[in-house]
Amino acid sequence: MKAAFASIAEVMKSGPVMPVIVIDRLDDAVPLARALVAGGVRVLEVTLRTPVALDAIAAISEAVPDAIVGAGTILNAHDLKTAGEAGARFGVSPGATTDLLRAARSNGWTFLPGVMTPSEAMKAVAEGFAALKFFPAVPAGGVQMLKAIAGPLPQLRFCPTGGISPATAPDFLSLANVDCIGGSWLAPRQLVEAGDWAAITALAAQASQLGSGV
Ligand SMILES: O=C[C@H](O)COP(=O)(O)O
Ligand SMILES: CC(=O)C(=O)O
Repeated sequence: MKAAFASIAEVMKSGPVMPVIVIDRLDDAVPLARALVAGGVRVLEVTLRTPVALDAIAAISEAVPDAIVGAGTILNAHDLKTAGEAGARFGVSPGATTDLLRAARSNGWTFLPGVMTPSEAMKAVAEGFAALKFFPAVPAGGVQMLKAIAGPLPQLRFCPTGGISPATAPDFLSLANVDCIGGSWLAPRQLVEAGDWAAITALAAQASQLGSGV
């Protein structure tokens, strides 16, 4: 197992957009990762939603040393274990159970748990997690919800994900409690299927400039 990435704060500050990646064909994993890294996006969330996801994480870890590859769609302690064995350096979940939070903590994971409500956020804080994914961000209230949460819970840091586009990304990135956002638009299935790595590099390059005022 590779060492976990230093901290979730460091993962979240590595770039404005964390791509949420679904890999259907193992052969796409390495060229896709290289295309994203070439565009300046180093932190990659490979979701455990397809049969090849773990092998994809292993292949990227091995062949693309500049990528910081993590596993998304972690649902339980078993997912954490297999993702770690594949080489994932951090984990992301769409929601959180107490068992999952405790497993992540007791195994020293660099982990970004998903929450959608203040109560879920308070439970995550009680288990030692103050950096959280806000998922699904737009259906759950988007920018207005994040602003409202900042009142009573100003210590929380968020990576909103779900329903964000390049057009709405700056609104999220300008919030004081947001360190990065997540999105699948950097690795659209259609471009991956077509092997259009240049187009993916261009999307990554645009995304890596978001929030910089360029
Ligand atoms: O499952 C969805 C991912 O979290 C990303 O959402 P998105 O496709 O709206 O960017
Ligand atoms: C929602 C998300 O990013 C995940 O599946 O972990």
